[in-house]
Amino acid sequence: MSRFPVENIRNFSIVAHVDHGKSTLADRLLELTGTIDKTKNNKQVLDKLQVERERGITVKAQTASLFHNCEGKQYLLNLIDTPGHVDFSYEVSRSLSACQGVLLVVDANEGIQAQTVANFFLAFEAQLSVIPVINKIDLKNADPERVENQIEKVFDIPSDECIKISAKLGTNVESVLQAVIERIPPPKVHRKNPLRALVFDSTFDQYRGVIANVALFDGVVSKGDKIVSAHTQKTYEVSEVGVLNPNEQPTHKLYAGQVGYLIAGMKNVTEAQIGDTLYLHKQPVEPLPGFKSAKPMVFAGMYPVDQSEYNNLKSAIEKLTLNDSSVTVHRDSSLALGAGWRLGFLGLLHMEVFNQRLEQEYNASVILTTPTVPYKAVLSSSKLIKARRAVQKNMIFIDQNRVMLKYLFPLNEIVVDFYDSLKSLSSGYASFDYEDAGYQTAELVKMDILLNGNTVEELVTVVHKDKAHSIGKAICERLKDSLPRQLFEIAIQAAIGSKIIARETLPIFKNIFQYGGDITRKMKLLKRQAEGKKKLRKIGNVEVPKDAFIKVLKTQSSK
Ligand SMILES: Nc1nc2c(ncn2[C@@H]2O[C@H](COP(=O)(O)OP(=O)(O)OP(=O)(O)O)[C@@H](O)[C@H]2O)c(=O)[nH]1
Repeated sequence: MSRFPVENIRNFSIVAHVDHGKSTLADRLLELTGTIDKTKNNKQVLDKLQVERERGITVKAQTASLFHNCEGKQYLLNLIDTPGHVDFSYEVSRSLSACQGVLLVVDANEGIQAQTVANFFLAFEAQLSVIPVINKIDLKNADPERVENQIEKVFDIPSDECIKISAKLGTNVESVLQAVIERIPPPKVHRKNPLRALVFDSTFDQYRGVIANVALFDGVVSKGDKIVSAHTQKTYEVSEVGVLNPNEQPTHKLYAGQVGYLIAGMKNVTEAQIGDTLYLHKQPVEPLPGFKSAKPMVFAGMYPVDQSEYNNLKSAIEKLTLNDSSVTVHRDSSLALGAGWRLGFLGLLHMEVFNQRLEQEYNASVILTTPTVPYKAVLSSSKLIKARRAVQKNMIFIDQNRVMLKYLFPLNEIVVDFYDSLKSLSSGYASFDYEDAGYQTAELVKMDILLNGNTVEELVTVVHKDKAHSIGKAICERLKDSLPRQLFEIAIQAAIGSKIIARETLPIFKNIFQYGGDITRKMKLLKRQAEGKKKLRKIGNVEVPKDAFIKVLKTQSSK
């Protein structure tokens, strides 16, 4: 790695609105620099997680070091591919701390969208060089000139700085590499100073412990060095350092300005905090500023399906939050579901992806309760809190056909169904981004769901007064569909205080075996029932399968 002096290093990120082609451009850059072989199978190579491949979206920033020859000089280009969806923007802001520039990819047909604007300002505030890349020029409806004008108008970047490419076909992608070398400055670092390394991401490997992704701001780190964590003050011996190419490749040393990974026998997830500074033993340095903590927007309870799995699930959540530090975790307990946690997510998609990753990567089986948003309630005996509608804050015309509107919304309105409604109303044209605007007063009620008169703790929600009836009705209907019939009738009710606002009735179960039938089929059914019982929770005398909660949760998010 010593072959790469600081002036031959470029650290950059690819940012864009969702689906504008970041991962496809990353594939072409990996191919062009010979990092991976050129085959037809290279599709989103940096999207390594199963959930990313299944959903076709990036949820996790990925680093790759590319070695590139240009005009007789060997360059080391560290590329970080980032997610586009608003729920994962925390990944983007952390990745930028390791970069001096960004490729801002904009779809030549769709033009500037909400996340394009949000990502531009993240890069702008971090004082990074921004290279606009207009992608998908091969599309029939592509209008790169219109997009160039938008970029000039909204971001004040001269249109001749835009690079027009087709990442899919590989058209003009060399110009992107050229621009990275010419327009992004090398990192400002000092190799002669003592080591100062920023941990900007980490993952947990069950055999090797914590693998920390580091950006070196000063000094050098070598295999065998003794290092100290500024956060915990614990000392470790470095057992491996290397670059991601895009898979781990040990290098023995990393120098200031370089980005790579480091393994130092950190076994416990609390030992490897994202944002921590690592330095050499007996050579303490001023720690780097680290990161602002992420602000969760959606909260949900998480419980093991089987309480005996509590410790396994605890360790799985800890390991996964190491890789996704934007999730907040607090211990919680529920009468029906036992000990668990209250987790905070950045949005509904983030919640779903976290749940899916727990299941796929850690084989965990969990129950998620209805997502809720935090409220501050002023309890008063006579008056409820006053409601507030969305308030328009401003309106900016991006070009003749596009307008950017800013509104103040109750958070609950947007996490539940706003995004889907906006998409269908605008035939997919409108895009959406949001940020926390603090607490407002609102007319809210606490709604209970009852099964034969007993409250189902995990379905208690706070809803707007005007929506209580429709949400209560929908939950009762879905519970009726997902609960198995039992040996008695079940009244499913939604209530505000003592007032019942919706009701469904689940009729009595009739045993099919009364009417005869084949014995092997009967045994099979009994076995399946016995297995199913393990996944049941009792609320009063009613047996509720864990799945029922998840189904109800889905009703609420689609209402
Ligand atoms: N026609 C055309 N399609 C492209 C081009 N680049 C990407 N695509 C397609 O656009 C879709 C999205 O591409 P991705 O590379 O996954 O986009 P992304 O920005 O990484 O998406 P997220 O990570 O989910 O935000 C895929 O179906 C690509 O095949 C291009 O230059 N031309």
